[in-house]
Amino acid sequence: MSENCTHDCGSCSESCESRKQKPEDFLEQPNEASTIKKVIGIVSGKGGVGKSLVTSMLAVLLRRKGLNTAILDADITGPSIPKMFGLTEKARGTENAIFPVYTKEGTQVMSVNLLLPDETDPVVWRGPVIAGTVTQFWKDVIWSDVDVMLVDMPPGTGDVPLTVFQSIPVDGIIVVTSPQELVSMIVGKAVKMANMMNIPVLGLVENMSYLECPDCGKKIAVFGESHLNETAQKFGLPVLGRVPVDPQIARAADEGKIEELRGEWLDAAAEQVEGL
Ligand SMILES: Nc1ncnc2c1ncn2[C@@H]1O[C@H](COP(=O)(O)OP(=O)(O)OP(=O)(O)O)[C@@H](O)[C@H]1O
Repeated sequence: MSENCTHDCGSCSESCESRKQKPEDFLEQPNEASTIKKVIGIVSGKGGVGKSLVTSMLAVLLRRKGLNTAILDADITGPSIPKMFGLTEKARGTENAIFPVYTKEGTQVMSVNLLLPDETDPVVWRGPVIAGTVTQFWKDVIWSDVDVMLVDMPPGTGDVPLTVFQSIPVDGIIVVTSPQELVSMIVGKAVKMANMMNIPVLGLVENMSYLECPDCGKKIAVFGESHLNETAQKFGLPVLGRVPVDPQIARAADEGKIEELRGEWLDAAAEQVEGL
């Protein structure tokens, strides 16, 4: 340890014993009034692949299985979970705690959009403030009797998702991709990040996988042929679902009626999470 150690490793480059911390050393405790049995992170290589949609649809399926579900919307700069569930009321709180908002079917949700006076207000915060907000959602929100919490992670594998992974004890992650992506590279990055944190990758979900012709049922690869199977094989991971491009899905998400949507696309993902 340096003679002038201030115990702030962020401002020091010494390679000393106290720097050699394990990922679990950074974990934050949830609120003492919370009970959370399992935490699953939903990640993507970049924004715009429909990670929030997959998170919402998976929560709905798990809820239908009778589990107490929650969504922590950690995508602070692009929070779309409240809109998909049609949540308009603001989260309430006391001096010491914040309460999640319940969806119609009983999933608990916390998102920055449930706290902002106007949901169109942009969040122009720097990385550490964003990461701090996510940690607060974990520490200051009272989550009641949750069987499975899904964390809609900030996109990418940068500073913010890394801090979130370090602060919240994630039991497994699901990687969402789309056929336009350089899927192998993106999955590779997510797998490496998960390995660094000792978190298992449960599998892959492809969104906007195909379009089904309403007349003949033929599946059209609108965004090109998928490389999901090769990638899954390369990393030894299961494919947990393929979600088509479907106007019904877009309508349900955009009108806040995601809980009314029926489909079997993510059943394998729900089973995997339930069995964890
Ligand atoms: N498979 C799909 N079929 C139809 N519309 C879709 C599909 N996936 C996403 N969309 C549309 O895209 C919108 C945005 O989805 P979502 O919020 O999940 O993605 P995003 O925020 O762009 O990406 P991410 O959450 O990965 O950063 C949805 O409200 C919906 O209208």
